[in-house]
Amino acid sequence: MVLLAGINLDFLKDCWQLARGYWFSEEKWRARGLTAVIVTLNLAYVYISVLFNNWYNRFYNALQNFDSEEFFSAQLEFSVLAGIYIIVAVYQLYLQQMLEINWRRWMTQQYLDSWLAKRTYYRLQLIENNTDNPDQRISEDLRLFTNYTLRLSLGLLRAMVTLVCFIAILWQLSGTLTVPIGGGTEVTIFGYMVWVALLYAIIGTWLTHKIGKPLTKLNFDQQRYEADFRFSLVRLRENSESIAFYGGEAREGQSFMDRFGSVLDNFWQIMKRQKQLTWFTSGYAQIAVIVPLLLAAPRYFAKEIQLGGLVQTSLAFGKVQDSLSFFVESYPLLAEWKAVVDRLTGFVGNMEKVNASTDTGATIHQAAAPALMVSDLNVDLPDGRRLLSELNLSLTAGDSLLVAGPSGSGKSTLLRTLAGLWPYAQGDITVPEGQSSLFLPQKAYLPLGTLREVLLYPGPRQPVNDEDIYMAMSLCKLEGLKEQLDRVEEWSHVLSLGEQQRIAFVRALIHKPDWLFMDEATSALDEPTERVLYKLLCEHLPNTAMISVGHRGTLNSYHKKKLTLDGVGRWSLLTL
Ligand SMILES: Nc1ncnc2c1ncn2[C@@H]1O[C@H](COP(=O)(O)OP(=O)(O)OP(=O)(O)O)[C@@H](O)[C@H]1O
Repeated sequence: MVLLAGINLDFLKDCWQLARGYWFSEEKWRARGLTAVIVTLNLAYVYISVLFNNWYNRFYNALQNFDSEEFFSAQLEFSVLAGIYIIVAVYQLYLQQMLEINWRRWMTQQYLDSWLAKRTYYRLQLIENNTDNPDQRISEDLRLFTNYTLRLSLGLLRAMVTLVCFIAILWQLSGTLTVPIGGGTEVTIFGYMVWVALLYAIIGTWLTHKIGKPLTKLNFDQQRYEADFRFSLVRLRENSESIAFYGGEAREGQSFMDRFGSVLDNFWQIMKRQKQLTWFTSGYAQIAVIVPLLLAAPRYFAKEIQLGGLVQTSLAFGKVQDSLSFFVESYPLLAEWKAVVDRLTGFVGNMEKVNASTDTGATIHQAAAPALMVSDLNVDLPDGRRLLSELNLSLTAGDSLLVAGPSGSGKSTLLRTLAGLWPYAQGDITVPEGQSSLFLPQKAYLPLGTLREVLLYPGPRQPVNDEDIYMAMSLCKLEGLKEQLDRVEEWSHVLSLGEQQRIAFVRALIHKPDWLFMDEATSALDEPTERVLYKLLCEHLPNTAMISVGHRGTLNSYHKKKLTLDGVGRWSLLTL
């Protein structure tokens, strides 16, 4: 059953599934207490609106009767009401925002934990229909989800309660309307203003919906076009050097203007549609001022109600209509809320799928053995094709193995499997207990921060003093950077590829891992520098076992063993 903007029961279930955790978490009493206070403040807000509505009656009657005493007493009542209203308005918003940020903090923490746990962030990319932009789900969608859910649910509560209260008021104020229907018969309509208000609001909201509906899609498209335009600008910044070498400015400029053209075209359509909507809504709002006055006027001139009653009726009519309009005004928000909930549900579903997957990779045991033992290891591609069959291998401290083979034969995938990252593998891997490992890829990951943080990433086993860092930098021919240890930079943009690879060797010298995995870790270096770095590893890390992947023939002389893969399952192991 579709209720509005694609909102149906399944959707509400998904939404509850995403939302409920916080209200049943370790923070549940705080969350529930705050929610109760906010709901109470919302109800108080409606109650004060009712009191204000009554106040208008009293005030205008005092004016009509030239009753100065009543006039001043009404002023006093107004001051008290206004004071309470201000306090309620301030705290209702403040506490709602407090609940929103607490809830978002809790959800963000949960999502980050699940995303980082069991390397889900990595395994997510390997499954089909993988989640696009998990970063956006965690930063943007969680913010929107908490915000929209609170805004819409509290808005709905307030609109419903306001509607009920003011319908009751209008009912009392309306009196009856007697309409002659010919032949001397008359029909008496009780609470006729209520029916007019409902009819007026329903017709108005339906027309607003008809005229404004295309705006939802147009606004959605606008965001997409703006994001595309921004993305193309970011790509120029990220690839500025290559584009400058190619002299690709004209081509880039054309692509910017194409994308910006879509932004402009869509904005014109929004403007046109907005203009039609404004014609309608402003006319509708003006008529809404007169309609209740016109309808109540006969009773006023017949002296059945006083001026206060007339004003009160008109205001109550406005409130009924406002609260009914809530549903249509929330229409675009509902559509966005649905999109956010769908995206988050998809993201959570994919994380659960990854965790429940039976493709868990090779079994890795820790044992009190002196060697890394690989037994009957099969490595496959996600589509089931076999890369490596029945590999058996043993490596001890100080050993060094070079993995070779044509491009695409599965060398990097073997390293992933040994590190426990690749889920499409079967077999046993035994690693010596309590030993550490470090992975040096072709392009080392350089986190944002100071050069010191970059060098020590992801954190050394022992505290490291500056002398040791300087020493490792000098050995890796990076002494030129010693003065910049505390400088914050985007280091992956500043340093050359060869320098970045030497940074990875500094890490290896500082961390002194028991196992060092290197995937083309010297590909950007000249051969003499490569020789220096491998010599350093032999001299300074004599007990570290090395497994390297590389194409260069020069690598043979730095390793004791060579494993060659053919990419369709076969392999051979040689002693060099
Ligand atoms: N995430 C993935 N999804 C699907 N296929 C993948 C994935 N990662 C790697 N592959 C495929 O696995 C095969 C082996 O890739 P791998 O990176 O291990 O090769 P390689 O021998 O290291 O190649 P190169 O020498 O070019 O670096 C390739 O055909 C590659 O396309």
